[in-house]
Amino acid sequence: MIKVENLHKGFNGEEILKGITTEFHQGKTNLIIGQSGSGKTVFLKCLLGLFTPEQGTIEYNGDAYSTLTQEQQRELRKEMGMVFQGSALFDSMTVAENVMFPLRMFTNQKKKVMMDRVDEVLERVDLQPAKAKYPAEISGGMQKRVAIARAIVNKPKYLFCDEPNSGLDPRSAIMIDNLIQEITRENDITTVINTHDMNSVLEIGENIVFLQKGVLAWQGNHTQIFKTDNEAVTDFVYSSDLFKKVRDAQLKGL
Ligand SMILES: Nc1ncnc2c1ncn2[C@@H]1O[C@H](COP(=O)(O)OP(=O)(O)OP(=O)(O)O)[C@@H](O)[C@H]1O
Repeated sequence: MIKVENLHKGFNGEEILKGITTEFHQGKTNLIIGQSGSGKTVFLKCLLGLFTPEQGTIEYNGDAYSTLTQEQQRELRKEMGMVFQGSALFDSMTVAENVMFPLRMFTNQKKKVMMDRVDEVLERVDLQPAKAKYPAEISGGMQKRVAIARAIVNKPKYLFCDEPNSGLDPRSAIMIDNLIQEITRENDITTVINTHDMNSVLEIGENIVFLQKGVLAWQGNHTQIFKTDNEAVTDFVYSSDLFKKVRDAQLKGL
């Protein structure tokens, strides 16, 4: 679980995150949504320890980041997996080499142990047959699955995903969502996903944090989001045709 208390972060005198207090649950897909520029990426980077907040605390399973020694912070970072927007694979490495990268960087395991673990996660994301291919030789959806395999190869307790669906067709996007949710549940990971995708909100929105201009304006799940009369949320979600259709169907009792 990640607990955030009164988080403030700004740049050059401009406050971007204005006192966010929230919790992200273990074994659940936690989503951060909001208009472009509302501070989602800045928030995610604070959670990753890439930005230092001016005020407030972030606790990871009870440990406040700011109270940890540098060594403990390094250890905590090893427990974090990240799926970057656009996958961010190394073009000159094969699928297997990409997935092995965090093990080579962060562990002293023997080659055979690392290869076995790579095989295990490639099996999990259904990519064994592509292990010797290069990123340019596989589809965008497969590249995302490589990125997920790489993010989980070191058995993280926390998984952060920045727009994991961007650039995918709707069918592949749903497959990626489902894969992230399954892996989150199987391994009891605290997963935080930054997304614009309303389909993801519907499918895997177990705990949704809605940011508006750096303020947490609403929090709930994918059922509650249809029932809220919070104007900021309704303005945002009903600009999506998908949400309008689901709401209309609900009103008609379909
Ligand atoms: N390193 C930085 N230095 C200065 N300002 C920054 C920095 N990073 C982000 N910002 C500012 O913080 C604000 C929020 O940006 P952020 O990228 O978090 O928005 P977002 O909600 O993720 O938007 P989008 O959905 O378009 O990705 C923007 O005004 C942005 O210019």
